[in-house]
Amino acid sequence: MLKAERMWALGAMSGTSLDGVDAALVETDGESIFGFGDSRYRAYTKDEQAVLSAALGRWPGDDLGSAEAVVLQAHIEALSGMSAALVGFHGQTLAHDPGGRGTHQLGDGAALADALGLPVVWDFRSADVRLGGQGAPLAPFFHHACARYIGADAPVAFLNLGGVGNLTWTDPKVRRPEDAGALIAFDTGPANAPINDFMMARRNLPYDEGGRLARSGTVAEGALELFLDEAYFLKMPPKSLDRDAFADMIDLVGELSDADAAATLTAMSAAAVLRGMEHCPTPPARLLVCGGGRHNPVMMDMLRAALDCEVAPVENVGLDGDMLEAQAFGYLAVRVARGLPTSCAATTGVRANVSGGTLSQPTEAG
Ligand SMILES: Nc1ncnc2c1ncn2[C@@H]1O[C@H](COP(=O)(O)OP(=O)(O)OP(=O)(O)O)[C@@H](O)[C@H]1O
Ligand SMILES: CC(=O)N[C@H]1[C@@H]2OC[C@@H](O2)[C@@H](O)[C@@H]1O[C@H](C)C(=O)O
Repeated sequence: MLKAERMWALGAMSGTSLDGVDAALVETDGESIFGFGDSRYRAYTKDEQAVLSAALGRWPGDDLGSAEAVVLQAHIEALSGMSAALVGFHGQTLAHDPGGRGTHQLGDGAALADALGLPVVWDFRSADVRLGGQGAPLAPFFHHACARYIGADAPVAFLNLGGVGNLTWTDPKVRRPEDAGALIAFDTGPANAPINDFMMARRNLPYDEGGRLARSGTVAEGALELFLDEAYFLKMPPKSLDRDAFADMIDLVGELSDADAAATLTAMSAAAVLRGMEHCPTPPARLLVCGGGRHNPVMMDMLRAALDCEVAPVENVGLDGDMLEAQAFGYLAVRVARGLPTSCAATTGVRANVSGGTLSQPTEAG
């Protein structure tokens, strides 16, 4: 087990939107954050995206085509030459069904350790699911450290607007993330994934750049209400989602014009967050937003219009909203190497605190 000393850890995240690999350095002892270093982004090519997309929904043992090789090669290219003591490798989520078949993050950490000549922590989510947890979200322990790093002295909330949205409420005055009252976290609902899928289907575009199409449309209130009737929004946290859990919400906007449909899907994602905010134990001073959705001014405006607290991109407090998840897995890797928990009942519903992840050392032959 690693001693409590500060080191540079390199985290790598390949998110649900399948756009590429984010890699970022964080200096940490697994408890405090001391600073952030270089970051890189390695985009997937169109062909690679097609391979990964075809593998979505598949489980270990299924035919994955060349998806595993694509994930490994992209990570080798993203991480090579970045200097670190330890790597945190999330992999690519292909399927997530914590109450059923489990959770599947594609990527061979042992092969990555050999290729990089560095120790790699990987398979962060399975142990949590085996102990009855959701296996997600896992960034909350890092969000708690971020709240302390930015010097917050009152509860704050972090919102990640990726393919799926996830919300963390955290009280930085509670010293350890696993202690009572430190955290509440869960997936809010769909965020960008349905908007992207819709844009691809109707306009052959990957996303609604700047929310421009949504801005020109009108929200269909009836469709929005039907969406909010989904049982997921009544469930108490912890709770988590598969990327495609809400894939058929596109049917709710099927009869609308492109602009009205984009406006309505954007409003649905924002409304899911607003429902989620009702679970905060106390109103947070600020909602700090990371992930690609913070670049969508229509979604941000919808949140600002409905919330009493300040809604700001994490850049306003000196963090990097494109790299927060990659940094999170670097931070979590150090916790795993030190045997510290990475999730608890308040973040995933797990029965006992879990240090989730496998540590692979590079072999000499690698
Ligand atoms: N300028 C922009 N305007 C509108 N939307 C944007 C913009 N930039 C990014 N996005 C949205 O953000 C998405 C990417 O977000 P992000 O990289 O946070 O997702 P991810 O990390 O793959 O997802 P997850 O956190 O669910 O794993 C894009 O697919 C797009 O929908
Ligand atoms: C199973 C899985 O990969 N979930 C992702 C996904 O993307 C956002 C949301 O759904 C969150 O639950 C999680 O990622 C972040 C990094 C997390 O674990 O905190």
